[in-house]
Amino acid sequence: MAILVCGGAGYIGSHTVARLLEKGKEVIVFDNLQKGHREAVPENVKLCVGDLRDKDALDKVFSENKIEAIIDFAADSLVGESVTEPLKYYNNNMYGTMCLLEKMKEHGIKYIVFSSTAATYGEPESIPIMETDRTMPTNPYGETKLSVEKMLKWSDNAYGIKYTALRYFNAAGAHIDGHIGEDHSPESHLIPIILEVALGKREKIFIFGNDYPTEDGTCVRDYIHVTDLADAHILALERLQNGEESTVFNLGNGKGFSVKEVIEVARKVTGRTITVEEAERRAGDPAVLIASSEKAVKELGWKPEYNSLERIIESAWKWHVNNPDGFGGK
Ligand SMILES: NC(=O)c1ccc[n+]([C@@H]2O[C@H](COP(=O)([O-])OP(=O)(O)OC[C@H]3O[C@@H](n4cnc5c(N)ncnc54)[C@H](O)[C@@H]3O)[C@@H](O)[C@H]2O)c1
Ligand SMILES: O=c1ccn([C@@H]2O[C@H](COP(=O)(O)OP(=O)(O)O[C@H]3O[C@H](CO)[C@H](O)[C@H](O)[C@H]3O)[C@@H](O)[C@H]2O)c(=O)[nH]1
Repeated sequence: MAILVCGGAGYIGSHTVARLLEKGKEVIVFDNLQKGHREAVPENVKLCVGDLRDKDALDKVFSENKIEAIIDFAADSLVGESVTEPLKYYNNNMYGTMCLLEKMKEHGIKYIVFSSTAATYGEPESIPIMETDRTMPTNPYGETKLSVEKMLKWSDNAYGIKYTALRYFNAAGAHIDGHIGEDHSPESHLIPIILEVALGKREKIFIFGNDYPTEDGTCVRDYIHVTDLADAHILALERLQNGEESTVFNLGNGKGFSVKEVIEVARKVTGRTITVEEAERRAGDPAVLIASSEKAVKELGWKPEYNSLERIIESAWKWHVNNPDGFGGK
């Protein structure tokens, strides 16, 4: 029996595939390669190139393979783009997951671990953010992820499909051996952009906003290592397969770092000059997002291993130095 990893050629998906293989699990990847990389999928893993919205493609995967469970990373996930192209997000994130659930139901697949996001909360009511806090997304990306969480809830109610929605905060870092890492085009995330400046691939990093109500005026985020995220997926799946109920978990480190602090740590780790320019705020950025992951620690037995920002940036730096062109467009 295999675990089907949808979006397994992408950033967090490929790190989860690596972790599943390290634990001896059988894995199949389903990805349309719109953002993912063939090269990020190990040669000994079957890659089915297909789109979640293509029900025939899903039928084929489910009838040709014995699938015990799904881990679903496949989505569009650029907050800014979701504001200018909301229907693209409704189409891929909601309709795509709807097709997947429909086919899970038809093929009798009972378990799904789903990538949700801190963006489901919107502006937080209080810090750290708990799973029981208000969810009021401020962009279509967060809205579609929250809608999928509701779709999952009702699908469990009607069809007995058990789910765990994992609300990640800021995924960062790379596999500790440096063979896979983050390669998004265009890149929008803070740490890889800073490291591209350190590598000389970009002239400078723009700091979006210096007048937030934080200690140094820049936004504070909770950075969590991608391998720690990967481990949480495996624990979440095991928990469901042990008969526990569907639920939602936050995944973060519980510590916040400002944009300026992240740049400082990157300067220390890389030993390179990192030129900055202070710029306007980016629309829709909350000042502070920090997770309470107490529930995941308690109920999943999750223990983030790479919980210092230095280690997270060191791992990302190793990947960037070894692979300055990422997967080289593959
Ligand atoms: N990166 C973060 O900090 C972060 C934070 C919170 C939540 N998330 C969520 O985690 C998931 C993974 O994020 P990521 O950074 O690895 O993104 P990514 O873009 O690197 O990976 C997504 C993968 O899904 C594939 N895909 C997209 N739509 C598809 C479709 N319709 N059919 C088949 N494959 C499809 C892409 O080709 C890609 O390989 C996403 O759902 C994202 O919303 C990410
Ligand atoms: O060039 C840059 C890029 C980012 N930032 C700042 O750095 C912080 C982190 O930005 P990222 O784009 O790296 O991450 P976000 O916090 O915006 O987004 C993350 O969290 C979101 C939830 O809030 C979504 O889940 C999204 O997928 C995930 O990447 C933000 O304050 C942003 O304004 C800059 O100053 N300059």
